[in-house]
Amino acid sequence: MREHAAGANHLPTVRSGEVDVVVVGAGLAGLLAARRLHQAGMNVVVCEAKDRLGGRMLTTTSTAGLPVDAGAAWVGPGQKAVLALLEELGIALVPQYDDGANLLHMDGRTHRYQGSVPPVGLMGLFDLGRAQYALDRMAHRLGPPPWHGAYARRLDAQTFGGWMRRHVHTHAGRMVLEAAAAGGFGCRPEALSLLAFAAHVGGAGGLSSLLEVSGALKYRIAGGAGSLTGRLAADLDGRILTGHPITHISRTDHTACVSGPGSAPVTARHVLITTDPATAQAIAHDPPLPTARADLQRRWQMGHASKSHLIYSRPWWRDQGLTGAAVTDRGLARMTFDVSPPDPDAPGVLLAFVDLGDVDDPDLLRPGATPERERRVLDDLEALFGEHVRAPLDYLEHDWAAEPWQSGCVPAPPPGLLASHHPWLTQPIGPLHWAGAETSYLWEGHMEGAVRSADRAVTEILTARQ
Ligand SMILES: Cc1cc2nc3c(=O)[nH]c(=O)nc-3n(C[C@H](O)[C@H](O)[C@H](O)COP(=O)(O)OP(=O)(O)OC[C@H]3O[C@@H](n4cnc5c(N)ncnc54)[C@H](O)[C@@H]3O)c2cc1C
Repeated sequence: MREHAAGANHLPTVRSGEVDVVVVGAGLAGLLAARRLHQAGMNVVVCEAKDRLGGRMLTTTSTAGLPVDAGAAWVGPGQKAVLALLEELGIALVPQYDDGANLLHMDGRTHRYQGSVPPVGLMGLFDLGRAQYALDRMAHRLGPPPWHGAYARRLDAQTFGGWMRRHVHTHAGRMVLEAAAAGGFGCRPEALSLLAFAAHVGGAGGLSSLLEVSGALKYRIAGGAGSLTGRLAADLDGRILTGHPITHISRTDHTACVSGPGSAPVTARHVLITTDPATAQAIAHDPPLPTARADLQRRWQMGHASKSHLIYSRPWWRDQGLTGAAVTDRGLARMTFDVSPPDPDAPGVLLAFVDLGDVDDPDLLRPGATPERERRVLDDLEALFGEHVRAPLDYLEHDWAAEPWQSGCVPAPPPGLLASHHPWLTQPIGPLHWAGAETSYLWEGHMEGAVRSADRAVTEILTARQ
């Protein structure tokens, strides 16, 4: 077991083996919940399985020293809880660069366009408009919570892919909605519950908020998303144990004892588990969890989105009047964005979302296949931006599929699970409580969902203490 550098010598309460709350997981939800509980006077310890903090908020550094977000990056104006937290901590936002033309590559041709309406022809626009209207109406009829009720059950009996086959008739319409599913869920539409997609649209305030830069992609966190989790951790002064996986929890009605390989058991009045439901499967419970909660964990799916960052001496695409945002119907790299630092003299950073769920060559999925993936990404981007892309100073990718203690990037619930099992996402079981981005019905799977889930779970624990 290693203690996180911040305050590594101050763990008297943990050594005595008893605390008020053990938080499992030092991602955004776990760190924020621990902060709030600590502020409320509770004796808290956070157990994190990995040797690093932050979970899916991971800012790495390029060889030129640039911070690059391998995980979460964007927040938007509708995400009030995370924006309030950033303000509370004095962390600034960087507006997403959006000056110029976007690119659309479809049916072998590349088109430039301004604004948010892609040049997909009249039929394509009509088809997309109709699909957007139908999805927005569907979302409007749901909840809160959106997973509850007869209409939710009807939607949950279908996949998003099945609905698209019946209601979206043009290649352009399918391409845009597939990009929304890949970006929001990291999975193929055929694997995704229609209810999950509609609830996601509703939580975001409409489909356009998910697709447009003025919506969920409006800002990035200055210094990278890791500066948020890093700041929360610094304030927790020695209460975080990294390299400390929890693999066993035994509980009575009023206390729980958590333990893991090679570490002393810790007893707590409350245990807050903040991993996604699929990752929570790795924890054995005594007595066993209720069947429905165990079933939820066993069947839960997480999608995979992989990000490749290409670093250049400057953002040369801006000289060509381009925003750096592009979407294409072919290849491995299906969507790009300019994520350069705000300083106009800083290097240029182009981000490509890589669709590893849809590869033609399974060899590309090998952990050591980075050079092959880089070559394919460069080929794809050359078709969009020209030969300038060929000579990046640096290429960075993070393989989330190989990340330990993480089942994927974003929630991708299959059909037939959410409508029947959603109460068990949050239902306390004796001293056990649940948080994490997947448990929020607004902006689930996002930083906003993680923050909301932490606030909900903290209220639950503080209320139970009264
Ligand atoms: C590639 C990618 C891009 C994304 N883009 C965005 C974006 O632009 N905007 C946005 O809002 N969101 C985005 N997200 C989603 C966002 O990162 C997550 O919703 C959020 O960070 C989840 O926080 P969390 O605390 O709920 O979970 P996590 O970050 O998953 O934290 C859970 C923690 O629990 C630990 N853990 C697991 N099992 C155990 C165990 N048994 N014992 C102890 N510890 C354990 C894990 O190691 C992890 O640190 C993205 C995610 C990825 C991966």
